[in-house]
Amino acid sequence: MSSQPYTAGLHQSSTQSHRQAAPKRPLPNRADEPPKRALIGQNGQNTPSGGGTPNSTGNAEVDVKQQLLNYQKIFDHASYPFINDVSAYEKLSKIGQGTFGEVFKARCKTTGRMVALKKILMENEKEGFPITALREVKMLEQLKHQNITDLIEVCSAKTGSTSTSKDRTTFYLVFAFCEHDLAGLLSNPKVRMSLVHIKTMMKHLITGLNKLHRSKILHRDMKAANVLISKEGVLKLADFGLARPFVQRENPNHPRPLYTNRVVTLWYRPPELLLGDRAYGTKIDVWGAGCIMAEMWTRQPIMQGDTEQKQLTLISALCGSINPEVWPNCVKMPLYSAMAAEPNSALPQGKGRCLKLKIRHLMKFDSADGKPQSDPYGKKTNDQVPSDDDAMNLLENLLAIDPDRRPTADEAEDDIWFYKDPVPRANVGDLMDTIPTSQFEYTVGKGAHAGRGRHHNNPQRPHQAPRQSNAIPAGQYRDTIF
Ligand SMILES: Nc1ncnc2c1ncn2[C@@H]1O[C@H](COP(=O)(O)OP(=O)(O)OP(=O)(O)O)[C@@H](O)[C@H]1O
Repeated sequence: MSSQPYTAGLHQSSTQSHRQAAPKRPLPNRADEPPKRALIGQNGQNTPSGGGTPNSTGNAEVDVKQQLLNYQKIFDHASYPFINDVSAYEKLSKIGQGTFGEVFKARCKTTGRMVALKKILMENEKEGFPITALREVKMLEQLKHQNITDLIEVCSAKTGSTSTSKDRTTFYLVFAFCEHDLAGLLSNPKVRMSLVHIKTMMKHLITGLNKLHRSKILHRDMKAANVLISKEGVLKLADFGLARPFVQRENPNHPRPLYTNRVVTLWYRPPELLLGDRAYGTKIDVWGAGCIMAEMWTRQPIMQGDTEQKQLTLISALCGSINPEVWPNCVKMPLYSAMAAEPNSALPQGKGRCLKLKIRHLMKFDSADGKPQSDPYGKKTNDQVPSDDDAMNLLENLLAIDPDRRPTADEAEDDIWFYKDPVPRANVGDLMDTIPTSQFEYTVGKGAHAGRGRHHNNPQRPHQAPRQSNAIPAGQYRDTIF
């Protein structure tokens, strides 16, 4: 692979500035307003106590708690005239159990439109609307794009009083319903994809990612399970629960802001995160896009490690040894030196890059006719490596060990592969027509996304209780995402 930064394709770098809207002025901290936490995100403050400035009386902690309780009362009894009641939708079935709460398939009672209702888990109810959900809403509002999940509105519902619980407001995010998710589609042997399907879906994926990055947002949980496909065959990036805005440094000499490093589902996690980088950027999502691209052929995640060390070993086995020769800045990674020095290092040396060859081995074949299930080239036999050099070049670049050598989403969107025959289509509607039922119905119970890289080292969802099976073992590194 080239030692130069990525330059392939018909790239015309976008220098357009896509600034985020200026943050709104924080609302004054008045007693007749909902808790500051519920309004948070407007000033970037997020203290564990939910905001509020300690006074000089020495009872600061008590004051803050009392203030929060007062706010909570207002919050609970407030009416929300500008948001619909969830009763506007008829719940049809439960289709998912996200980390943040349940997801239902529902129908709008007036328009008949199908939607996904994602219930916001009010874990720390006293602290108001969860900051993470609020952040997700704010980002999705900015991200109106055909390749990004469409947030229609936020709805509320009052949960009834019982002897044990008070009247509470529950919130739902209402999304346009998508019939399928890519992980479910790929795991269904009946779904046979041609090269143009793969190329079209990759084009959509990268276009959505480019929109995200131009909007100065990192996704941080790229994986096939977070890629939805509408029944019209349009792919949508979904699950912004771990996403966050990032700051582009104007001056390269300024220190890069540090983010939490426990993001991205393990199987899709790039080497820089595994080596402890906290000053990462958009290229972490580009690595995820590369893993997803390979999966289009292999029909299963390509590197299924169960620990961070194992994941690094698998990356080395597929993409070659991790060292300063292929990635000069790897020595700056917080964990590199210690890991490289270990006797049975997770960074084995002397491994060549054999991505192309291994992808061939990982390709699934139908026992009946010996053709790959995805049948991307129509006439392949088990002995043939993918003959599409352009596809393989893009894949090689997306999965470059050195993040600086990975293309940006903007560059990848303009890659030469997308201009060669068969060119991507507007959608993969014809593929969707071959699938009789919704993928969610097909996988319901098993969970369309169950078990795909989430068993261990689940990315951290701050301020939320991870599901039992995904819990981060006590004592492991934790920090907070801002
Ligand atoms: N627009 C949609 N259309 C159909 N189903 C959806 C939609 N959005 C979400 N879902 C379903 O709900 C599940 C959970 O949603 P989402 O991934 O956004 O929540 P999460 O709490 O972040 O979940 P996870 O823990 O799986 O990452 C998805 O895996 C999917 O099955």
